[in-house]
Amino acid sequence: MSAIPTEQITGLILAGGRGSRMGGVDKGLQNHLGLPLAMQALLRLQPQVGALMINANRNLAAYESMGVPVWPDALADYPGPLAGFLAGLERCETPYLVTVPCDTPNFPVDLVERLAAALVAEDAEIAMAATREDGQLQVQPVFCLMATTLLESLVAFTQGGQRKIDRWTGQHRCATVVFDDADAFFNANTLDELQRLQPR
Ligand SMILES: Nc1nc2c(ncn2[C@@H]2O[C@H](COP(=O)(O)OP(=O)(O)OP(=O)(O)O)[C@@H](O)[C@H]2O)c(=O)[nH]1
Ligand SMILES: [Mg+2]
Repeated sequence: MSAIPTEQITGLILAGGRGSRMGGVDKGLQNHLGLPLAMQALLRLQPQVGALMINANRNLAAYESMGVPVWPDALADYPGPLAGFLAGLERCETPYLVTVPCDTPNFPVDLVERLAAALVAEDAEIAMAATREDGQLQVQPVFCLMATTLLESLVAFTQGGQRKIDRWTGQHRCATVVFDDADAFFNANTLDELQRLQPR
């Protein structure tokens, strides 16, 4: 049994970025193995959670066709992934929200289970993924499980004009889960990186 029942966790696909390193395209709609990246992320997250949502800021109809609720940022001007966290927390109807970005199609299939175990074991409010690169711990802050009660805190933080994820998570009890397979977190920020994800 998982530490937190699956039905208490809502999964949020973060697809609200500018995609500037990919030439400004809507990254979540880029094709990967025959499906849009955001759809690949939805399918991978679906067995790990009880409900799903997408955060996107462009081409909302295309995202809506994926069959789950779509919420744009309430904050203007693409202030970064925390705006997506905020949109998700505002709409989340379960005690926990977990986020994954749309550009990392091979993320672990036990992501949520392991984040939930750490959150409970460490009595934390947030559990975040990390990898090790050249012996250095590399946090993967957009892979984040959080208690929905943090909404008020994030509203206050973003209203103060703050944007940095680690500045916000640093205000809370935060567990870090190290995943050995760093390749699973390879994300396509450029067209070249998206190409590298395709099988040869
Ligand atoms: N809601 C929302 N999500 C964002 C924003 N900026 C980035 N993200 C998301 O955060 C995740 C990680 O961001 P990046 O990989 O830097 O993606 P990006 O912003 O689309 O791409 P770049 O413009 O090239 O940095 C992705 O899932 C993005 O969709 C934003 O302003 N609002
Ligand atoms: Mg990225």
